[in-house]
Amino acid sequence: MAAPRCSAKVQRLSTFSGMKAIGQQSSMRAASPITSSRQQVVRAARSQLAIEARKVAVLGAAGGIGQPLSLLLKMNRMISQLALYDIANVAGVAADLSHCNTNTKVTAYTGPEELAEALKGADLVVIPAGVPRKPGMTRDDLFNINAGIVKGLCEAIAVNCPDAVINIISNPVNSTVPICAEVLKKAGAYKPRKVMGVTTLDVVRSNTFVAEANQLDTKEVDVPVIGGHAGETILPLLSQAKPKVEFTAEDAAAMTKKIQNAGTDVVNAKAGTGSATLSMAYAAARMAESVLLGLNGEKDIYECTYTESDVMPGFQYFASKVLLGPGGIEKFQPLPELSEFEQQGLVAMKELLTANIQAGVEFANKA
Ligand SMILES: NC(=O)c1ccc[n+]([C@@H]2O[C@H](COP(=O)([O-])OP(=O)(O)OC[C@H]3O[C@@H](n4cnc5c(N)ncnc54)[C@H](O)[C@@H]3O)[C@@H](O)[C@H]2O)c1
Ligand SMILES: O=C(O)C[C@H](O)C(=O)O
Repeated sequence: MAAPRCSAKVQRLSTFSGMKAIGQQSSMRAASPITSSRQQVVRAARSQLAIEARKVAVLGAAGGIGQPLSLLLKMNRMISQLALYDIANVAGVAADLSHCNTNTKVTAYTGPEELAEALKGADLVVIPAGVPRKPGMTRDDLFNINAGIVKGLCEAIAVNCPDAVINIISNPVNSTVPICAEVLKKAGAYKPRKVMGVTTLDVVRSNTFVAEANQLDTKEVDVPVIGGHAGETILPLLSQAKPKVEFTAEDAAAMTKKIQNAGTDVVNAKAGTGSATLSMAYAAARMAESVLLGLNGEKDIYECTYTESDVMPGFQYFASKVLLGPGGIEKFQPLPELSEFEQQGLVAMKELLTANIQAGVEFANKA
């Protein structure tokens, strides 16, 4: 007879516990040079029975990112309600997802008239709504459509869940995060430490590439990414990788280019059908988990995020490593000492990042 699937030993945890049964150890991880304190924290948090009930809203839930992201969030035991909102096709996604036997309740909302209900009571709002790139386009080419979408959604957030943490995925992130912040400011609802950009690069991509290039036996590498999320505004700090990895100057330049172009490589490989969806969903689910752990009071939860910041004088919005906690961002880590190559990268990004920020601020504030 098959073993009952719900026995304590086979009880499934959420996405980033490595899909292991409670208490099981990964011998690979135990032997790895990095003992990920984050993994330990996550596992500890999961094993507690008293997990605070949290509502998470996904805006753009029926899209290429929205669907796999919603599936990953449905597997997160910290989420009691998952509110899926889209302008189309969301009822089917919610019906499908609701058949997965986890305790997270899935609800569906379609069209502007149902947006308020989707948002009310949300602790975290994740926004992947908007159009993706096609080959030959820059992220800035999406501004004309996506700026208006993000603005409208954030106006509704200001009214219906002004205390929620907001994770913005919609491109161009360098401008959509300032748009969100400025819209909330205008509405008198801005919580500076709760508006965060989320990107594939910051959370997963750079780690994977650096691990592969150095043939590490783990992908749990920590490579902080600072600056922004387009072209040369993306600056991976290879000098800060943990575990430490050595790059020649030539290899560091090549790896930096590879990381900066990674989104474009996916867009080209998808040949007109969209941009990264699965790795982005994974990155956003991990970020959501980190945010919720922080809200629930877990210690030592760090992520890189693009947000309003004074970490780097001269840039009002900037990506860097932050400590998450009950108030959203609890603390900004000061920038570490950069290599000469990285210092040049900071200078090189100035013009583009400044223009992207300005475009977002102006768009949000025009009548
Ligand atoms: N931050 C990152 O690292 C990163 C990574 C990948 C993609 N993206 C961006 O994420 C966005 C979404 O990508 P995708 O592949 O999921 O696109 P998609 O076209 O597959 O899905 C977008 C979804 O948004 C919905 N939508 C459009 N307008 C809306 C509105 N006003 N309210 C609610 N929903 C609305 C659409 O109906 C659709 O279901 C794009 O802008 C893309 O560039 C960002
Ligand atoms: O490249 C894109 O357009 C999507 C996203 O920003 C990414 O980095 O994958």
